[in-house]
Amino acid sequence: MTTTGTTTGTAADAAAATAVVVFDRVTKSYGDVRAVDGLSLALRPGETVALLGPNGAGKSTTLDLLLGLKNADSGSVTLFGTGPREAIVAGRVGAMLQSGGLMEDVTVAELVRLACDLHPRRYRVHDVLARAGISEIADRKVNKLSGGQAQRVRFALATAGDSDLIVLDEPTTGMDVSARQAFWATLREQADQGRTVLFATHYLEEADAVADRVLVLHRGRLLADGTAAEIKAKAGARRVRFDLHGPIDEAALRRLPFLTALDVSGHTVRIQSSDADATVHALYGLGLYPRNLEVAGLGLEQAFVAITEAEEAKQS
Ligand SMILES: Nc1ncnc2c1ncn2[C@@H]1O[C@H](COP(=O)(O)OP(=O)(O)OP(=O)(O)O)[C@@H](O)[C@H]1O
Repeated sequence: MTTTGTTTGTAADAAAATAVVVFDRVTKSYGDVRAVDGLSLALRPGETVALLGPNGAGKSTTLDLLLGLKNADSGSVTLFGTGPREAIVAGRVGAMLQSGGLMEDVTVAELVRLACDLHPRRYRVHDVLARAGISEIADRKVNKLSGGQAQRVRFALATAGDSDLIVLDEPTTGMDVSARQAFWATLREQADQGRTVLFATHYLEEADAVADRVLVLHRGRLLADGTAAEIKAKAGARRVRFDLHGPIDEAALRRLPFLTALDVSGHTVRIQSSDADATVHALYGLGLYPRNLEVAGLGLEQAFVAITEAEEAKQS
């Protein structure tokens, strides 16, 4: 049924009604800098979503808008069908922010107890400490923690109660390898219990390993949205590596069809191509005989670079 100016009963409405988070044409500027530019997206229940983007892409601003820490200039942000503040007061959201200062002159256990006491659906302090892997430092003063330990305390504060949505801004910054692995294992448990998780990161291998869905932001706009496999496919390129005997004519190689990158090192040639079959076919057409030929897809990191660089090139 359609009424003047609004459409009701559409699949999009149904999706919005069940969505955990809805951004509808959200814009936020700081002076001349448009940090978030007409962003629309919906997060579905139970998804683990990675938010990627180069420095300054608008990731932190997006999370701040989602958490009601900043107000949009235009557009709307809805969490569980209400405004961010209502959702947070109802205990539906746990958040771990990049730079959030921790109260200093208290112990880890005291700080975690405070977070538990404030949560409408609180967990036991003992369990929260254990889950975040900080039981052993429970009696330590917060101002004596290492960077990685402070990150774990922030994670404990984000999971002090039974929230439906967990939001994390660059959560593993400062953690060593084993702390990182433990962190993602714990987060996976949280997701497996049906929670929605949204995290911003610069570690693309983490996004590849953990996320069901990847959002790529660039200059405040959504450049790509899909599974890691879909993002890699969107980048559309494959890596081709082979050896050539005899002198290598780089200029001829550069003219190969569908070539997007070329690197020659000794006898080894590495190229990226948006149609590897056609590029390799053309190699033979030049009378070249590539040896040890390998063709592989792009990793998420290379796909991310390819997508964001292509966008930069379009805009310049
Ligand atoms: N308080 C502020 N005042 C002015 N400009 C700001 C402010 N906060 C962010 N910006 C600008 O807005 C843009 C988006 O910043 P934001 O911190 O959201 O990006 P980001 O993707 O989180 O970056 P990073 O990966 O470096 O953390 C940047 O150009 C930044 O310089």
